[in-house]
Amino acid sequence: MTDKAKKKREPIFSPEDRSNLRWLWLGYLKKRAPWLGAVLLMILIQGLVYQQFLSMTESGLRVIFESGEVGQLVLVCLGVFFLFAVRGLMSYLVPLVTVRLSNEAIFEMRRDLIGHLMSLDLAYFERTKSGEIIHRLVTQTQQLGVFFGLATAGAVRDAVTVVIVSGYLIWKNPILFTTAIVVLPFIIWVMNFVSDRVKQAQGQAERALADYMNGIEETVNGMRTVKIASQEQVEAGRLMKGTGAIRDLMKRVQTTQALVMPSIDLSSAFVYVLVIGGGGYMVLSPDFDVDGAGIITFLLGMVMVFDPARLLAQYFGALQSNLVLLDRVRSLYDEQPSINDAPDAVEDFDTGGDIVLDDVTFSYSEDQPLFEGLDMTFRGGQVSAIVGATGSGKTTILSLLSRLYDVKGGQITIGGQPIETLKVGSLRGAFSVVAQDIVIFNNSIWENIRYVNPEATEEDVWRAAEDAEIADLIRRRGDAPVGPKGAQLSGGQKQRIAIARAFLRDAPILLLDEATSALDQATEERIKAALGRLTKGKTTIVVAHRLSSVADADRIFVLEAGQLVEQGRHDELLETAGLYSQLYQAQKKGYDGR
Ligand SMILES: Nc1ncnc2c1ncn2[C@@H]1O[C@H](COP(=O)(O)OP(=O)(O)OP(=O)(O)O)[C@@H](O)[C@H]1O
Repeated sequence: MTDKAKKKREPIFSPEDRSNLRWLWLGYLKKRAPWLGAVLLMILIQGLVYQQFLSMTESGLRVIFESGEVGQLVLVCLGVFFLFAVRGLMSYLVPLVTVRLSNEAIFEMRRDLIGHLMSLDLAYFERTKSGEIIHRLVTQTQQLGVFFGLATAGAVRDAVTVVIVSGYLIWKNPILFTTAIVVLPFIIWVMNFVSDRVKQAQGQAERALADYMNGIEETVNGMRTVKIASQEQVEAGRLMKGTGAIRDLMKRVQTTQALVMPSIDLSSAFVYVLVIGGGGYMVLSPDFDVDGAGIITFLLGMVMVFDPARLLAQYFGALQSNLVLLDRVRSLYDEQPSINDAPDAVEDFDTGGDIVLDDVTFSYSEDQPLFEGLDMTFRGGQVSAIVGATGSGKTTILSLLSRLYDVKGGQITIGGQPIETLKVGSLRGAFSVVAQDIVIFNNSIWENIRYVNPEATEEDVWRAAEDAEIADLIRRRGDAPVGPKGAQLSGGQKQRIAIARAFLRDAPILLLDEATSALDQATEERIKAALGRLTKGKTTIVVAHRLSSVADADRIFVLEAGQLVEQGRHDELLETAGLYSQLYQAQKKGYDGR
């Protein structure tokens, strides 16, 4: 083997595999040890049945060949029948218990994965393909459940049968047995070869499957854009390329796994020839104390060993694929949230106090710094506005306030309290947010509003809906779901749901990110009056492109490429004739010119 080939060879159980199996055992199987013990016991009984069957068969054959008493033969037959009835009962009970255990274990594994997923930072979801997450939570866990449940119980039964029957055969005829197992090194070599190739191909197949699922999700969600741009063929081609890659990889995995069975068949044929030849010679030769019944039973025993051995070998091939799956599932835990409650985090803070950004540094990626030494103060109980060109960092500031991301330098305080010393839940509980990307669930509008405050009374929800000018639509649509991601609603209707949520949540700090950008002017005016009531006494931060909509803010901050270039009241800023004034004049000209 060349050095390169050596390097590429995957061990059958790598240290990661062992660690993953330990994780599976400690987390999900150990607590079920008594039940697993019961399954094992039943499997042992199944193995012993085979051994007893062989022993009885040998006695039965001797009755036939030698003494010839019918009564004894009947006894042997009854015994054999009883043995197989016991094995049959075990064959019923083992899967019954195993399926229950494995489904429970998979339920717990999914529950833990979901819990962990929920704890992860927003940044994780922004860099991970959703198809990968879905694939992990749905397909891979399900497959693992089946494999480590039924398939493994079957494999243990086969292993027990092989060990017990082989033990019996060794005891009966060690010379013949030793002759028979000369094929073992060949089988081990095949297993190594298969394990190596399956592991490599399965890893690639899992990645391809995740990409494929992600592609489906993107295409389905973006169907409006796909259709308008007449890109159906391109999208179909993209998905077909993905599924083609999966087909090729799975073909590679399964073709390799398919090598196992013929190798075992070939080996067994070789062994049968050896046993018939060698065993026949032993019977004929006066040097050995072996009779015909002994050899027939031995041959039967070899058949009984080879069948489970074949299945075991097949299991072994599948094990390699499943070890890859296990690794993929567990790797979700490699991801750790960085935005956590500090050990001494507090719940209470002055939610009405000033919000201060003190010398804040932040970037989404190392090579693209966004804020460096940013200082801002949003006065408690007042309305502040952030304006600036697209991409200047307005939304990012709002995200930093509620710790969707953590600052890289400096600090943010609310009422003098650094936000990282607060419990994340309490901090976020202090905000109502109307964001640009509004998340709407496939439920009724009513339920969508109630989502932010499930405890709210019916009256509260109606009031919020009235304030956000969406109550009429609720009356018209009733309980009808609004389609996936609110596909059956207009942009303005979605925005009004988001505003209704803010009314219903009624938190002390209000963040409005382009909250009314999708509304017509008449609706905007009406909602603004209601928003005016909502913002009374609350710290409000408004992000808006339309400068006329923030003219009455107590303070306006003007951002340019992550830098605070101006701040003041609308009229003050106009007087300074800086960036704000230029933007305002440009917008005014645009509107007047229309
Ligand atoms: N999740 C993210 N990951 C990486 N970069 C991001 C992310 N969100 C925003 N950015 C980048 O950070 C910069 C500031 O984005 P931000 O959304 O804060 O701007 P904005 O002023 O709110 O823009 P707009 O007015 O268009 O909403 C942009 O260059 C953007 O590309």
